[in-house]
Amino acid sequence: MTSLMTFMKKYRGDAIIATLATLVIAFATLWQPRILQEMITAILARDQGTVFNLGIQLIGLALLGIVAGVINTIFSAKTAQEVSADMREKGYRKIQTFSFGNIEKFSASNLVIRLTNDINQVQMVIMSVLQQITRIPILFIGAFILAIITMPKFWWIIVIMLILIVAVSAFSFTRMGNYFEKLQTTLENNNTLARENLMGMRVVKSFVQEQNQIKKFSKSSDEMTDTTIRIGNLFSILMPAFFLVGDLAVAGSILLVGSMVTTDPSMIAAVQAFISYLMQILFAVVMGGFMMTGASRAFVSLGRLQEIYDTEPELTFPETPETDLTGDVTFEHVSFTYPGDQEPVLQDISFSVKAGEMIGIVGATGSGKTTLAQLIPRLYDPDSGVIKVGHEDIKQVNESSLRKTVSYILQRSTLFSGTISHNLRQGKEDATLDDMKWAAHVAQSAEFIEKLDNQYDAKVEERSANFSGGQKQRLSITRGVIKQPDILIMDDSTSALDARSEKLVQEALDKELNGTTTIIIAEKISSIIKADRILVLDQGKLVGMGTHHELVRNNEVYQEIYRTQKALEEV
Ligand SMILES: Nc1ncnc2c1ncn2[C@@H]1O[C@H](COP(=O)(O)OP(=O)(O)OP(=O)(O)O)[C@@H](O)[C@H]1O
Repeated sequence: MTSLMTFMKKYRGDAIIATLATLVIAFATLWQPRILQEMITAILARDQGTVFNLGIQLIGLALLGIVAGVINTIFSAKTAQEVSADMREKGYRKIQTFSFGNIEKFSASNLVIRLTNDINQVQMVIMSVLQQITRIPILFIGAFILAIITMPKFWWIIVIMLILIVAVSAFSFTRMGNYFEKLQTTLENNNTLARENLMGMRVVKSFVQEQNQIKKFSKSSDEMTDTTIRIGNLFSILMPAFFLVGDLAVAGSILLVGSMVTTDPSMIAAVQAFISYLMQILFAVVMGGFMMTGASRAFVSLGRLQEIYDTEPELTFPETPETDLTGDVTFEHVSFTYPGDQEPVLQDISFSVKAGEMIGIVGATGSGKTTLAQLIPRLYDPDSGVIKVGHEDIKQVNESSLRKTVSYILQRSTLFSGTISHNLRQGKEDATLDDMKWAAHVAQSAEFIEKLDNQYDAKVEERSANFSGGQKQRLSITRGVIKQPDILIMDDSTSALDARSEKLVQEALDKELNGTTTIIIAEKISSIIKADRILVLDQGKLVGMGTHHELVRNNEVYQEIYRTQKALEEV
């Protein structure tokens, strides 16, 4: 709640205008039955002049209500939109500071839902609160007082009506709140399933998983339908129940007043005003109930957003001055466990790499190669030990110095929708066309980029669907080399390239990025056979280090990998 108030503060002017407009609406609504009552009395007394005057007042009041309504809607909508845009932006900014660990804890799709659906909930409630917040209590209290002033003897009709309405509301709105909560959960489920299915469509189709996916989605969708129907059913009972209570009160009043009208005709005017006030009381209670239900949903959403705002990034960089780092890398007794896991993935790793060396990393699947590589650009911090880049502890270096020095080309190439140049400029913000051409030449992507209609301005579609696996990898390498980093980490990033292209990339890297330390994680020994040194990982431990020839002679794990791969090649 405090956080909502903080967001609202900036737009208090708009919120105050919206609230003042609701005061005018409440006044216009409350005053209308009063004028009508006086009009009916004047009609009964055949006082044409007063009838005309009151008629003008009635029209004026209606116009005032309309103008206030328009002003209120404009300013409520504006405030709600502005506040939710700020909330979304703050959430987005915060997520940008998150470490991998933070994001894994929430999960990506959960964060998307928080930034979209939850913010929509809050937006809707801000809008309805600004439209109703002052109107409801004023209408309720005002109509209550005016009804009693109009027909003091019938106060007990109002009390009975209120007891009945509160009973119906308490029953329905608590149930509705539960259903809305359930709806939110099923909606999240549905979104996750749809997202997973669409993103993994190729897998779904190639493993003929369509029916299974449909079954899974239908189950979740049926649950959502069921909850929505229950909410609908509740609504279909709720509204008539409210009207029944209102009609009973109206019928009761007319019945009781009927005998009085013959002796005092002005009672007709009074009873119509009394009935209008009863309706206004009914309206205020019903709207209040709806607002509370919406507010309780929004509070849950607000809490979920607050969790994002309150999450401290697990990993922060010091605000130290820019440092020029060299390509030397040192690991000193480094151990690492993934957040939430018990077993360490890397254990007591120590090695040193000199600037300009080419280092290969091999090991079985799951031996910790990617994990080790991710520690160099500080995507995670180790549990213990020290990692140095350019002889500096990376925990003491600011983010931009480290990012400038290290380029990490991921195992799975991720490109962003936009253009090729837009993607390459993520590697170097001020890259010129010549820089792009140079990098594309190194990464062997120039040959296909320059055949495209718009070349470096060619479109990259969502999830880079318009490029082949090998092209995506080459574009990722282009983005990685464009800033001419001192350390280039290639995490199995040539796996989709044919042997010839892979060789050409390596030769170009060797020639064009001569002083750069290159760390290549490879499944195939052939990819790193020429490395100055190869690190051999086995179940998170560094079990060997040396050239290919040394390791083939004296390292059992390496020999095993080499033998298996050779045998496969011969087959
Ligand atoms: N984000 C993560 N959270 C928890 N555990 C993880 C995470 N990423 C990897 N692991 C675990 O850490 C271990 C090492 O994984 P890593 O990806 O570093 O291995 P790898 O040698 O690169 O494997 P591959 O050759 O298959 O890419 C594996 O057991 C894996 O299950």
